[in-house]
Amino acid sequence: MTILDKIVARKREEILENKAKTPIELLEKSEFFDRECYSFKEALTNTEKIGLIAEFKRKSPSKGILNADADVAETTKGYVDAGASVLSILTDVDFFNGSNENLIKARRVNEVPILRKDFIIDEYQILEAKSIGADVILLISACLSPEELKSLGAFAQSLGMSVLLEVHDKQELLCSISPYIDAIGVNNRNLATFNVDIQTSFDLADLIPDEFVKVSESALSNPQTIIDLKNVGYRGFLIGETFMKTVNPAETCKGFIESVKSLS
Ligand SMILES: O=C(O)c1ccccc1NCC(=O)[C@H](O)[C@H](O)COP(=O)(O)O
Repeated sequence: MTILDKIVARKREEILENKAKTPIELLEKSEFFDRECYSFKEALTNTEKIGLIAEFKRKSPSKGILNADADVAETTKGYVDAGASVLSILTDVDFFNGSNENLIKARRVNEVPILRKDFIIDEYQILEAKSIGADVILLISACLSPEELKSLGAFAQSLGMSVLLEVHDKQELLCSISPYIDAIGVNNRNLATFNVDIQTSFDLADLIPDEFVKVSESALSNPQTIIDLKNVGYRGFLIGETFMKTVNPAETCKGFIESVKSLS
């Protein structure tokens, strides 16, 4: 059983628990449910910014605890003040020490798109994402069939949300493309083995149709890599660990953005 299998198995239990605790009617009454979502595509194609998706991630299955202390509101506001285009908030509790509350706290103090970073396998989680103030959901090709990807993507778009499809090889990419996604993220981390290889993003760049915003995800720590990825068409860069493993993630993010700008 891979870590992804374990996460998805736990997710199925968690969804049943959450449906019993908070039925859909209650999600729909949330203060955030009817708000208009910020556009993911617009945020990432704004040429005044570098296209950073800055992640709030306390812990990961591959690295353990990254940052137990950072304050979510302060850190995410710091990311945005530093020039991040989008925020990514881990909401998975068991494997990443994330929470829906963290996303709500980030929503209250920021006016940029927020990605609910979780393992979405059920429409209920998309309604939950909308109810906590997220604008974007992630659909991971490795845990969904092509039919599930289409129906979940269409459901999210029907709520006005954006969809980021995540792939990590050519086969996943080719069988997952549909009109129900807005952006395609290439994950440089193999979720089964934890191996990271930035070459994955370079290898898949030309295979991603131009109508989708290209996003490179994971293991990004060198400002020059962002420039190199921009040169092959990437417009979004998802970074968590590089910032969160430091004492002041927002300050590290600021320095990173300045370095990328100085190379541009
Ligand atoms: O980060 C992990 O160890 C991990 C393990 C299993 C499934 C997903 C995992 N991470 C989720 C992500 O995709 C990353 O949080 C995101 O791309 C940022 O990556 P990084 O900059 O390397 O923290």
